[in-house]
Amino acid sequence: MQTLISPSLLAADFMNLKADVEMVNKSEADWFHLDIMDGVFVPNISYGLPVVEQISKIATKPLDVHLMIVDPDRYIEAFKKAGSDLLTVHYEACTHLHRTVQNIHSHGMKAGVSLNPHTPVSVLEDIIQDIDLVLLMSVNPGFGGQSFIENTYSKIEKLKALVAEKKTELIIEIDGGVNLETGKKLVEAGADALVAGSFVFNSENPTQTIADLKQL
Ligand SMILES: O=C(CO)[C@H](O)[C@H](O)COP(=O)(O)O
Ligand SMILES: [Co+2]
Repeated sequence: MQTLISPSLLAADFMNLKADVEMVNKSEADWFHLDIMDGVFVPNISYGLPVVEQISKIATKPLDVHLMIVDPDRYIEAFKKAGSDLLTVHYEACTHLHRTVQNIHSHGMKAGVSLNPHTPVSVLEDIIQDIDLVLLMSVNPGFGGQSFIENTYSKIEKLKALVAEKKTELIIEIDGGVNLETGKKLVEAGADALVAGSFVFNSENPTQTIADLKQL
């Protein structure tokens, strides 16, 4: 399977968001990665439901929504209505993660679970058969443009071993500090999907940068 590429609009030009959404539409990207931050779970506030809703009106690819918010159950229905296709919540933000995953599925969305860099993949042992995607954070969540944390490669290997042991299938997505160099090693380690924000939107030619990532 070719690597799935999910450009993060956190690094887009918010004064020209429509143009950046159209660029991603025309590119080889597979999804739109939308980072929702509440200023509580992470020390930053990004954008919210009205922006997601507007993006969904012109996006021609699935919306991969990454919720960095506490108690995400309160907003599952709202993100479905705003156009989310895949909703990822943080393990660290959910008291009743299994219920949250059921809630996401009952709203007709794919369910992802994200782990902070310090959270071991072993915490997924009893949820892994119920989810569609694991999002491994390769930076501490909250900001774009941070340096990649190297232990992510070994976490992918541990996650793949857990997936095999549980005889299940899911997408392994990596988020933070992805560029051609880290991306190549991530794919070699077993990543299925790569999120890239600043590497794409700060490049001279974002469409070509997405195509280069797609070749990995
Ligand atoms: O979830 C995120 C931050 O919390 C972003 O998706 C991630 O940081 C992407 O940005 P970059 O590619 O610039 O590291
Ligand atoms: Co993200």
